[in-house]
Amino acid sequence: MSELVDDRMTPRKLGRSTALLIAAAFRADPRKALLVLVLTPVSGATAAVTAIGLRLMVDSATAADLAGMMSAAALMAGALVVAFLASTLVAEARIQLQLRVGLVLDQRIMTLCGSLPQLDHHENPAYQDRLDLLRNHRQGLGGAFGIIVENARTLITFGLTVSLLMSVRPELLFLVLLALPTVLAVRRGERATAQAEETTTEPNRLRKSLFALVTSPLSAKEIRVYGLQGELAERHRDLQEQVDGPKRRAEWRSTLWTSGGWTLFGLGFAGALYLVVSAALQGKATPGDVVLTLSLGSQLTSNVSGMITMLSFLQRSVRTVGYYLWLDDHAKAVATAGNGSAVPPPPGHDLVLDRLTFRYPGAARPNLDNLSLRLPAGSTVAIVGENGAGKTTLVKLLCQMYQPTSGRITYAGRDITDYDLQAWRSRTTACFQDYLRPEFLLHESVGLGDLPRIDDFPAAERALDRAGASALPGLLPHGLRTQLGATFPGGTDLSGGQWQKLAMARAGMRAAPLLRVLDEPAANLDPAAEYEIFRSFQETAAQSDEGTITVFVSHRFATVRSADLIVVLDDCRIREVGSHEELMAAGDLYATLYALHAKGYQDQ
Ligand SMILES: Nc1ncnc2c1ncn2[C@@H]1O[C@H](COP(=O)(O)OP(=O)(O)OP(=O)(O)O)[C@@H](O)[C@H]1O
Repeated sequence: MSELVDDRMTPRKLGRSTALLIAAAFRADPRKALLVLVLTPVSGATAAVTAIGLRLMVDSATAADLAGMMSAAALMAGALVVAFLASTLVAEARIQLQLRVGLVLDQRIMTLCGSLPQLDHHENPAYQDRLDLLRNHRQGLGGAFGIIVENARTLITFGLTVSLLMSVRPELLFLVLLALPTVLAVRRGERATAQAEETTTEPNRLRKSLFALVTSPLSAKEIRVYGLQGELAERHRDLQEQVDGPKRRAEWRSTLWTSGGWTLFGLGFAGALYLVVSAALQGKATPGDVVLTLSLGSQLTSNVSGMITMLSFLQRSVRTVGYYLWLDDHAKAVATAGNGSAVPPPPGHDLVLDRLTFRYPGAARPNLDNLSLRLPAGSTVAIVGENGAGKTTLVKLLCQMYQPTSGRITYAGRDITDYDLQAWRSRTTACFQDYLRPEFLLHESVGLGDLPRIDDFPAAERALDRAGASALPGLLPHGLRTQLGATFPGGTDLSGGQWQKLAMARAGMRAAPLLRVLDEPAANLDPAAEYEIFRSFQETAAQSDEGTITVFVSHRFATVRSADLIVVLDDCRIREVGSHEELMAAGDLYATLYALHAKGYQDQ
């Protein structure tokens, strides 16, 4: 992963960012992009034409030249009409373009984030920080094309203004040089503000997560029971101060530098006027030249301030594009890294853990330590163990959410990383503890488990049946077509257990996967319901004769006693492996915990 985004506007970066933004605008709406591109410079040229008309008018009036005055009036009126038309059309086109480009880039960001093949970036604070900056500023990207074109317009106006000023007196070029310190001061201030923001990304992220926590319906109950709102609001205020303090100071410094620059420019403008008026008094310049200098001087002021604003917008856009390009580069780099292109053979082969060791990024010790194990084709494997023993980590590795730190997992004798990752994923199916709650129609929420069959109603019914939820459609107002989710008007929310059953049904959608993972799929259900579901998936595996390996993680020992193989994890290592009978006979951890559970149920 690249280091912190470098905000310096190098020619290469400026070129890459500009090309990306222009391409995004033309992809979003080519006609409006062309309109903005052509008409913006036209409207920029009209200010200079008006100034020329003004000089012509004054000089013609001084010489009592009626025809000259008429031409000057026509020139100024024409420039006014063109300026008005062009700026109205450009403003409208820019608003529409901004929305569309924003959508195009949002979709691209969603695709990039969703396509990162593994999960290790979620453990990386630097990744989270940059993604957060991208999320915060991405709206600005929509308008960045307009800003680039606006910059070009300002430059054209500026160039014309400078040429006209020099046509009055070449020495007036010094006025342009005096504008430079202001531009530099603003650039420096902008960098300082952006750096202040980058260094406070972490407290800013925490602040936002606190806000989300307090406003989320999921936390509403605990916040009330424990009276947490005051404490959380106070923490939010503290973090806000940590975020705002450095930013405020940087903004003040930037304002001071800019004010100094403008003072210098104001003094220069007074000097320029003195120069031209003196020349006019000596007969070396016309009254029209004086009016032209006055008009161009104030135009130069608005030019410079326009350029400054545009430059700081552009700098901000280039910075945001920098975050976007970083995500793009990162996604491309990790998409090709690590995995092979072999096609996994159909179910019917064993999965083998071969001295598998894994350590989460930053973890002091392995979270899976030297695991060796064979999971036979067609078997039902239960993984049990106490909290933190490594059960979920193991199934995440089987699904290739992470790469092993050492050792390997093989399928059909080949390291699973030799297989094409997408092909591997399409042959697996899983229900995780942190399952999705997709607020779609009921049948779609199930059908997501096998996208090509999202509208296959009989398949959704079978999957619901296997997950112990065959009665669910009958309980809902529109059966399988019921809109789920309380956020929709007329939508129906489900209970925790019902959402979990949908997650299990999704895991039952794909036909003949080589691996089916069920990680505590029934934590929200009672033991009897969990047992029924385990038996149902076990029967499916036994009847289908497809060779699917079903891995079931559970804390309830009674549920999994009929599994073909029970793996007891203890402190991130394999403690025991065998059938229920074998493990009971061994009298070790499994037997002890099983007896404890059984006693608990008897007492109840
Ligand atoms: N994303 C993560 N980053 C760092 N460490 C993690 C992460 N997820 C889990 N761990 C650590 O790895 C170890 C194993 O966690 P894991 O979730 O695999 O346990 P588990 O057996 O599934 O526990 P539980 O029964 O509570 O779900 C724990 O010590 C945990 O703190």
